[in-house]
Amino acid sequence: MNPSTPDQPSAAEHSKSTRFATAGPARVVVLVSGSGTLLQALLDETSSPDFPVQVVAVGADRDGIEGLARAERAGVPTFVRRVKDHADRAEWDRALTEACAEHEPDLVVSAGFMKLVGADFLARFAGRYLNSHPALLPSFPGMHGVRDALEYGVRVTGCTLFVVDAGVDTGPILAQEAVEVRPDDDEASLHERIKAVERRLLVDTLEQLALHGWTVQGRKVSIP
Ligand SMILES: Nc1nc2c(c(=O)[nH]1)N[C@@H](CN(C=O)c1ccc(C(=O)N[C@@H](CCC(=O)O)C(=O)O)cc1)CN2
Ligand SMILES: NCC(=O)N[C@@H]1O[C@H](COP(=O)([O-])[O-])[C@@H](O)[C@H]1O
Repeated sequence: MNPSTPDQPSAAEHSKSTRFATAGPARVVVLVSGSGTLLQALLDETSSPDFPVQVVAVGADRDGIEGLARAERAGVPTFVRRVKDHADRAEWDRALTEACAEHEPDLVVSAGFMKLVGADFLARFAGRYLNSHPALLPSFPGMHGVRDALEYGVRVTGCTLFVVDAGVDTGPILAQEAVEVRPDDDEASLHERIKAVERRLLVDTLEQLALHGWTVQGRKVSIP
């Protein structure tokens, strides 16, 4: 099998449909590794009492990042779990899982979180762990989605919000939006235009998930 192709779900996995719903405002833990402008878009919306999503904690894999400072300024609890403080990757994964679970989230959202999570995390938050990626998946997965799209020479790229599975950026897609690549774009200018779209897509989609719930069946995610 081509190793870059995700395993196809079995017939049993395909027919299994799991429905998710939140009781009251959706409790969301956001994971970050950097500047956290996507997080800020969510914090700005969730400061309104009418918005049906609440950021209950922000977690990171490193200290000293602006994403954590944004959470602190907003009065949101933070936690840091660094891989190097744990015996191995599996122990780190369990520690990250427990740190998120303490906040009893309905959803965990990676917004610029640059670590792959493992089996424990995925088992605990199956169907409830989302990632925002700066490319139109399944094109340009991984850590350099913007650079890879530019180098390939595509004329249109964009962003994808998806339910994370065990692959790298292979999970069922919730929402996507296209962004034009301009002839004079460099990585920074293109990424900034993508992020402007990404922030709105994240906020709007989380609102819909919180209001209506969602169902995951095989590769399909639907919001009724
Ligand atoms: N199991 C999964 N975990 C995560 C996914 C996913 O699809 N499956 N998406 C990410 C975010 N992501 C891109 O969208 C991504 C993050 C990190 C990596 C990666 O190779 N990271 C290296 C470390 C790099 C570093 O620390 O600078 C690693 O994890 O060792 C690839 C893709 C959220 N998690
Ligand atoms: N593979 C993961 C990845 O590339 N994530 C990307 O990091 C940026 C975070 O921006 P921010 O720190 O300004 O919110 C976003 O574009 C997000 O999609």
